[in-house]
Formats: sequence, structure tokens, C-alpha cells
Amino acid sequence: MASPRRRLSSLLYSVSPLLLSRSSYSYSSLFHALPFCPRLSLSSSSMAPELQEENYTTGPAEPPQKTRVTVVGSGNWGSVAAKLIASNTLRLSSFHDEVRMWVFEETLPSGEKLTDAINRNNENVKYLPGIKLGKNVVADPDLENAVNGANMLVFVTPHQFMEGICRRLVGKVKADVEAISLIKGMEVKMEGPCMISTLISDQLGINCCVLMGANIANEIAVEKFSEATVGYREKKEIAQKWVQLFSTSYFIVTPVQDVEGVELCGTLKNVVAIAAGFVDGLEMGNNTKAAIMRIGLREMKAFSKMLFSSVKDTTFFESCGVADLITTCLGGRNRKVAEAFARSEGKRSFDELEAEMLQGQKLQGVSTAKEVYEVLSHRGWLDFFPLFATVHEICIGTLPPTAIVEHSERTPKM
Ligand SMILES: NC(=O)C1=CN([C@@H]2O[C@H](COP(=O)(O)OP(=O)(O)OC[C@H]3O[C@@H](n4cnc5c(N)ncnc54)[C@H](O)[C@@H]3O)[C@@H](O)[C@H]2O)C=CC1
Ligand SMILES: O=C(CO)COP(=O)(O)O
Repeated sequence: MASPRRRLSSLLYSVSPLLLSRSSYSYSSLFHALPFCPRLSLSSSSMAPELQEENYTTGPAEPPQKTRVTVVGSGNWGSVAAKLIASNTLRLSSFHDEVRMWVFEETLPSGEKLTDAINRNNENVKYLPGIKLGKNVVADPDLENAVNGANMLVFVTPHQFMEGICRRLVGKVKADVEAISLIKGMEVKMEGPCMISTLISDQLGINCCVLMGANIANEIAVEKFSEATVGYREKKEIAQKWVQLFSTSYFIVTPVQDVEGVELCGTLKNVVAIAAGFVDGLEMGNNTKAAIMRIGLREMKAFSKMLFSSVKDTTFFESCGVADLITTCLGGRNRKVAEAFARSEGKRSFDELEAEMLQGQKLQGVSTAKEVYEVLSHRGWLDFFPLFATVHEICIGTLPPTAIVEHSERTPKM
């Protein structure tokens, strides 16, 4: 009998017209990574040429400088990102083995500092218990020290903390450092909406890609197969370096030249996931939930394209689009807490439920719904986005959870 991995790869080949319509790179990465790569043996000879590290060395005359990577953030996904990266920096000689991970310091109930516990156990005992990160992950509570000398910075904190973090990093990072944001969210400023990758680029004066996808961290932590999308602006060679740093036999990463599209998919699906949670809390069933997901996807696409005309339709069919929407509406934290909110019949707030159910982990969907609502009101677009608008109004208690179907089903006045 074929192994599950081989059966999955056959399924992917059966949709080859879709794959072939993408870049030859995406096709070859699937070809190499899935059927022929046993777990943890993604040797460079079996990888797409773009992923082979020779592309990033400068030749024999001068020994190349090893690339240093720092992960800024150490929550649930931040810890898994550090684990993925650390397995690759050990394997690829162009990278320095050590991966530094900045920790927002806290004291555990035992009295021990979280950083000390992570370094002693090689495990994030609070945000990712039971998973070894790799001995080459070093937790550091000093933000400035953690980024010092880094050539590649991976930003992965809840989005509401990023403005403060960027302010602390001004003048502290290398001028030519490359960044990537795994953060799903946005900021709304006087001038209008600001994606987190733009905040990082603008405040630190550096290039910033994004990585989004159907990536429930706890599943990737135990090495279950999944995919992700890297969004880049211009430099494809930089996107490929990020692909190389994140890819494993169970984590397949595809580059797409559409930063805004990829980041808005990751950001907006959290609002739809809140709606899906309301549907679950009201026990409305699968058809209703599917309808909410479809309406949500339509609003995600319309909102993204109205904000940035460069956003590509094809991005919504990548892992960052429809796949992330599905996984978050089925198994994410936003869905789970929104379900409890609807069941509580107005007796509990999101803040209370978040603290009780997530124990330090953070929801992004409630604040994103507020930020999206501000953009819609400011631009006079509320009537075009009934689902997005209704989610926010339910979250703040102006409407009951049942409004999710009563209001979202209205055809938007486009
Ligand atoms: N967990 C998941 O499955 C996935 C999460 N993401 C995204 O990754 C980003 C980070 O999420 P997670 O790693 O899951 O974090 P998390 O929600 O598990 O943990 C919260 C983190 O925030 C930190 N924190 C608390 N107060 C802070 C402050 N004042 N300043 C800075 N940090 C503070 C905590 O120390 C902790 O590391 C979010 O944008 C999320 O949407 C993306 C894909 C999957
Ligand atoms: O972004 C996620 C999966 O890709 C995780 O979503 P939640 O924050 O709702 O758990």
C-alpha cells in the first residue's frame, strides 16, 4: 500500500493543470520534496536548484560569511518557526547554526524566568510545551542583543506589539538585513491602513517579505504535512532564500510575487474565522459555515483588491488564501473563542475568554475586525462588506451573534 505521503503527492499530481499553471519552481519543489524525500533528509541534491545552498556562496577564494538568523517572537507559532529554521541552519552550511529567539520575558508560576526555562529544557514550556526546539535555538530576553549581528530577521509576534518593537529596533539592526513577517494583522493609522510588513520596512528601512499559510502551529510542531506561501516584492532571490530557510520535507513553501495579497489573506481570514466560530456556537451546521466561508473569501478578495490594485487573483488559491481560511475556520483559536463567545449569550467578553481559554496566547481576529471596520467606515465601504462589518458589531456587542447570518447574507451593494 502506498504511504500516506505518496498518496498525498499522487493527489497533488492529479491536479497538475493547476500546478503547471504556476511557476516551474513551485512544480519542481513539490516534485522533489514530496515523493522522493524521506522525512528529515531533504538533501541539497534532491532539492530544486534554487534551494541548493551553492547559489548563496561566493566561491572558494574568500570563505563566505555565514548568515545569522534571529526570530523576534516566541509564542506558539514563533516557537515552531524557530524549530523549523533551526533544523535548516544545522543542515545548510551557509547559515550559522545558532538561531536566536527573542522572548518577551515573563515569570512562570514556578518562579523561573521563561527564557531560562526555554534554554534549560530546549522547549517553550508555556507556549509550545512538549516540543524540543533544537539545541541550536537560544532564547534571549534582550531584544537589542537578540538582533545584534543578524542578517535575517523573522518577525512573529501578535500584531498589536509590532509598533513598539519596531521603535525599539530603530538603529539597532544591520542596514542590509533581510526581514520576513509571519504576523497576521494590520495597523490603522491616520493616513490609512498599514500592513505589518510595511510598518517593518518603513520604520527600520529594510526589505520585508511575508510568510503566510494554512499553518496551525501545533500541527506543524509535530511535523504534519502542510504548505505555506512566501510573498515578495521584487527580489526573487531573497524570496528563495526564505523558502530555503523554512522548507522541510513536511513544510512546503512556495514564493509568490504579491506581498500585499499574501499578507491581506493571512490578516483577513482571522475575521472570517470569528464569524465561523459564531456559527459553531449557534450550532447552525456545516452548510451555514461553508456559506460564511464563501462570503468571507469574496470579501477578502474585494477588500484586498480595493486597497491594492496589484493584488493577484491567483494568490487566493495559494496556501495563504483558501487553505488558510479553511484550516482557521475549522481548527483555529479565533474560531474556538468566538464559539465560546456565542455560547455565552452576551455574558462573557472576548478579553475574558481569551485570557481563560488561551492562557497567554493572543487572538488577532477581534482587533483585526475593528481595524477593518475603521477602514470601511473611513472610506464609505461599509455597505460593500456586510460580513466584515457584522463581525465587528457582534464583537463589541452592538449586534447579537445571530446577526452573522441575518446581515452577512445581504448582497453587498457593489
Ligand atoms: N499560532 C498559530 O497557529 C499561528 C499564528 N500565526 C500568527 O503569528 C503571530 C504570532 O502568534 P503566536 O506565535 O501564535 O503567538 P501567541 O499568541 O501564541 O503568543 C503570544 C505572544 O505574545 C507575547 N507577548 C505578550 N505581551 C507582549 C508584549 N507586550 N510585547 C511583545 N510580546 C508580547 C507573549 O510572550 C507570546 O510570545 C500572530 O500574528 C498570529 O496570527 C500565524 C500562523 C499560525
Ligand atoms: O493563522 C493560523 C493558521 O494558519 C492560526 O489561526 P488562529 O490564530 O485562529 O489559531
